[in-house]
Amino acid sequence: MCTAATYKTKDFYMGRTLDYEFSYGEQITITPRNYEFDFRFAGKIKSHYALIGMAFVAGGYPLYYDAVNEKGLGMAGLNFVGNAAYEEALPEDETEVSQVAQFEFIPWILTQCATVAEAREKLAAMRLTGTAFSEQLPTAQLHWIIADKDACIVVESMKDGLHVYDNPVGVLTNNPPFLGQMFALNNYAGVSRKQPESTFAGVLQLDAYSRGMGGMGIPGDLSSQSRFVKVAFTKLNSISGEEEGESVSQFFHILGSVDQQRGCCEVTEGKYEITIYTSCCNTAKGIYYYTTYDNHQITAVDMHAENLDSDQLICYPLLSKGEVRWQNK
Ligand SMILES: C[C@H](CCC(=O)NCCS(=O)(=O)O)[C@H]1CC[C@H]2[C@@H]3[C@H](O)C[C@@H]4C[C@H](O)CC[C@]4(C)[C@H]3C[C@H](O)[C@]12C
Repeated sequence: MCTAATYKTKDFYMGRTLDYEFSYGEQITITPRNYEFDFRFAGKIKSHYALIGMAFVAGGYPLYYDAVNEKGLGMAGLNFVGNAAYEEALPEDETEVSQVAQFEFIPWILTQCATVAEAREKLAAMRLTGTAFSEQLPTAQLHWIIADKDACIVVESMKDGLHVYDNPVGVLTNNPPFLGQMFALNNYAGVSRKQPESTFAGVLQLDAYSRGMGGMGIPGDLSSQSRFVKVAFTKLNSISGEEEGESVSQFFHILGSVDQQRGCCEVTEGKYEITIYTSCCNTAKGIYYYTTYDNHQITAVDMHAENLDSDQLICYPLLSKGEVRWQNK
């Protein structure tokens, strides 16, 4: 399971949890402006916006899971198993729109678009194909969240075509399809950050015996629908200071509300899904913050500390070993 969220204070933040039972060996990866993208069908792009995000680099190619570009547009891919369906690639002379393989989708949008509005234009003239990166890395079944400081959308490629939805909540998990995730919020219309009134029945005066009872009914299990509701409630009620440290700290608390602990979700005999990493990107400053399952210290990589005019990928392996800061020895 995975969860993505956006958050706005003085700057705009976007991030995700990557929940899975194994890691591909992903790294924080910066793609500078002159790294040449050779798209399977859409030709080459030699000069483009720079990106920072999490990617598995295979044969020198950045297979991004989530990223933001230097203009402040961000995007993340989350599992959409059983619902994702892509187009068959057509011969070039049989289509007038750009064909983009699903593994190229993040770089296709983020190298060329500065805003969600521009991304929408690209989406209107695009076919998303199920072309696999390689035999060893077959097609991933995903849907995507795309956001900038002013707008957020979800893109779902399904049997009945490519859907683009406004996302007023700025949260995405896995299944069901996004409209189903949104609809489920109706079931929680009565929850609140405030203590509940006793409205059960006029004859009873019920006692709000604990703090936090306004949120009673919000699910706490790890299913994707439940995580959607939990993170939507947490994010939309979040209050923090505007400064960088306060904003980043609050963001990790928002996604921490759906953190997956080893042992609670068995996917096959003896294999457990865990939150492998949690990310938070300041989209204005191009800083990628992350924690890992065993390293709760927030680590950061700043794209602007690199030579963004280079043509070579820049990778930082995840610092995944946690350290205890002793105070008395
Ligand atoms: C498994 C990851 C999603 C995690 C997730 O959503 N888990 C939820 C599980 S469930 O639904 O609730 O069951 C996805 C997110 C991004 C994916 C990767 C990226 O799309 C980049 C490439 C794409 C290639 O086609 C396959 C390898 C790959 C390297 C993908 C492997 C895997 O599918 C990743 C890592």
